[in-house]
Amino acid sequence: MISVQQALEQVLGLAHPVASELIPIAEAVGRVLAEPAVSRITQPPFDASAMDGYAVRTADMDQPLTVIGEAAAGRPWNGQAAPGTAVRIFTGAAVPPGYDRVVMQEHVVRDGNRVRITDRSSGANIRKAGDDFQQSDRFAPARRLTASDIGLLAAMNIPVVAVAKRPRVAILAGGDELVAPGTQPLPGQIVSSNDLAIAALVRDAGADPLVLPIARDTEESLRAGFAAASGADLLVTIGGASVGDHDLVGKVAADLGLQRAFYKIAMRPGKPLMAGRLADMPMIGLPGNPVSAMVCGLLFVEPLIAAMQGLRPVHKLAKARLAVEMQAEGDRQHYLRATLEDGEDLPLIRPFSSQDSARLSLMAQADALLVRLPNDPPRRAGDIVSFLPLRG
Ligand SMILES: Nc1nc2c(c(=O)[nH]1)N[C@H]1C(S)=C(S)[C@@H](COP(=O)(O)OP(=O)(O)OC[C@H]3O[C@@H](n4cnc5c(N)ncnc54)[C@H](O)[C@@H]3O)O[C@H]1N2
Ligand code: MOO
Ligand SMILES: [Mg+2]
Repeated sequence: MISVQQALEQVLGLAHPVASELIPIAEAVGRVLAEPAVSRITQPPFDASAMDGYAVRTADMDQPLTVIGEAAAGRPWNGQAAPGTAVRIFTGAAVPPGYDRVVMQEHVVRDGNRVRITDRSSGANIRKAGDDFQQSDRFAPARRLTASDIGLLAAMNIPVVAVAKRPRVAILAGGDELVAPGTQPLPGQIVSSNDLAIAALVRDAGADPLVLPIARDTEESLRAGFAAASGADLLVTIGGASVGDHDLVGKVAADLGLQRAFYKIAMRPGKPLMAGRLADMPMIGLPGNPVSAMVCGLLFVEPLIAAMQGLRPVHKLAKARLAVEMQAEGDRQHYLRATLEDGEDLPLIRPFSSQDSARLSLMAQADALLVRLPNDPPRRAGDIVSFLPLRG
């Protein structure tokens, strides 16, 4: 069995980049720039006041000053600076040439059109032209665009950006026991949850899910499902990945020409994960246990979607202190569902006492996946461990 890290590298190796498209920045949050954005303007475009107060000359600060004009945001003052004068100014206004400081209004006493400075302690309070960014500056974050990024693109006067297209991800869940949510299950049946959970994960990752009808546990039904996925950028199957007589995903994929990258990894949950390429289309076969499917979705499907959009994703781990003691690990890397609490220096992490890979309610309650390496020795409460956060 290969390691989680080797499996991630192989999965990322399946990615080929999707095409790009032009979209308005109002729709671009969560998308990945396909080419650097180039600022059309300099920001601030002029020396701007950072305070409401008076524009003055530093040389004049010891004497009473005569207020000779007013500058507000969007309403510049076009007069001339002169010794012994000040200009009433507001935050965001252009500082008239000749003045080199803005004194905030709390630091002056005003009497008619005269002001006297009572406190010289604050700085110049001027934002220099170009302090933030310059025309032609390039912006190319190697991640999905955030709300701040959208603000920056707007400030750069870039209304439309080239982004990677949303990958189209076909999702094929299979199982004779499965019925759609909203259906009354008959004896022996259960409601299918994995397909919708993985569709939500896919959408969250910046791709468009195509949820195919649930396949039956027959080769014929699975083949029809695989055929319906053709044209997608990625196929994710769920279930039927193990070794039982009715676990047929691997066989059908092989018959259809899957170039398999791997099957089975040293991971818990998620051992029967498979990945490969069907003609040009990457395929990931997730195990059917609902928690296994989610954990493998987070660890492999999400990064693959990021890679298809041109990113180089990694599993971003954080540190916490164990709230409880733990036994030695087996030979698979273990991702334990856990909650986080405030701690003194680091957060405290508390794994659930049940780690059954069928218990979706615990997966939904978990704040984090506590990561333990294969053959990790016993751990004591207070030991520092790694975790993968589950929520932003
Ligand atoms: N002899 C062995 N048996 C199993 C092994 C093994 O190594 N040797 N591995 C176990 C592990 S680990 C996992 S994980 C599962 C993987 O099973 P499959 O991928 O074959 O999945 P299924 O058998 O189809 O289903 C497993 C379980 O999950 C439920 N399920 C499936 N699909 C859905 C869905 N869309 N929504 C909700 N629940 C779903 C299904 O009803 C089963 O209960 O294999 C172990 N066995
Ligand atoms: O890997 Mo299975 O995913 O342990 O339940
Ligand atoms: Mg099975």
